[in-house]
Amino acid sequence: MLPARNEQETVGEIVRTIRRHLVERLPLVDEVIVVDSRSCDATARVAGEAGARVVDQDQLTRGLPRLEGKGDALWAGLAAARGDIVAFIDADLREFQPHFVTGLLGPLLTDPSVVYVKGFYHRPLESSADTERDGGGRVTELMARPLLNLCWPELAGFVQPLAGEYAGRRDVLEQLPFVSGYGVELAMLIDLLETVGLDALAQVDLGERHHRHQSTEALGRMSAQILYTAWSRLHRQGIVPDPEPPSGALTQFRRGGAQALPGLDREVVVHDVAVSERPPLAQLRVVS
Ligand SMILES: O=c1ccn([C@@H]2O[C@H](COP(=O)(O)OP(=O)(O)O[C@H]3O[C@H](CO)[C@@H](O)[C@H](O)[C@H]3O)[C@@H](O)[C@H]2O)c(=O)[nH]1
Ligand SMILES: O=C(O)[C@H](O)COP(=O)(O)O
Repeated sequence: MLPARNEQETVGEIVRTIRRHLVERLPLVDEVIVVDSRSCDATARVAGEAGARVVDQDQLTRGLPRLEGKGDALWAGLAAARGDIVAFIDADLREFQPHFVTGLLGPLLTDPSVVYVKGFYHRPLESSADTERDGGGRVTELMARPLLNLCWPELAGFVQPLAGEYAGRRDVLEQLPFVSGYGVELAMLIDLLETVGLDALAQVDLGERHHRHQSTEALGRMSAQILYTAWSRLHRQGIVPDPEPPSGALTQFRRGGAQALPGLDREVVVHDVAVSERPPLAQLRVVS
């Protein structure tokens, strides 16, 4: 399953590669789902033409409170998926190879004690000027890894804790709440640690990963969502006793712009980075 928001440049090639190698040549993958996550571009059409089953985040969550971002797209996609094992692949990957899927599925198909597999890789930081070989994964290196080492040291062995490529047994994934936005991967690791234990979690080396880099400002908002998620888990574990959730307002300062403050040459930009969560799908099925 590929969550996709405005990924018309890359989603088609990923879907075609998976279909060519793992549906047509080798019948390993039963369905390739692209969750269209409120795209404004041709993502849905491109994915459909490449052979994906395209589902719409808003259609799947119709009648429920509107939540934002990737985590909600994944929850909707999981509800739509029919397989016993679900693999998640980001739709902005470049130079995508089928071993990203087979690598994630391998431990789940060969070892019944494994319930979840996380990918890891080298992450170059690529710009038009140059490439820093292992400079990518800036949120991971500057925020998520230090946070995990501090608060959840059992998870410190994950090489890429925020990786967007992972796979799990559906019955286990359906037991997990899904945090909205970019909090979803951190919450999933913490929740899996609590529900199935570290020995049921595996990681595989997928080589090298290339993707579309976001601006530092956007990564600041991503980091804030992940920190907000961490607060929710620390609160649930009783480590943070404060009953009130923190403010979700993140203040950033942007150079120039029509609203620039005189003498400061910056405008103040406030974003709401609070995350929310969808309940475990298994609970919804019981209720309905
Ligand atoms: O509202 C959204 C935002 C993103 N996406 C998709 O989610 C994937 C990953 O999003 P991206 O913005 O490319 O995230 P990264 O900058 O790559 O962030 C990294 O860190 C995030 C936080 O853990 C993870 O969610 C990502 O998978 C991981 O690659 C892409 O296919 C997006 O199109 C959605 O479906 N809906
Ligand atoms: O996983 C991360 O840390 C973020 O996606 C940022 O990745 P980048 O530094 O490779 O853009």
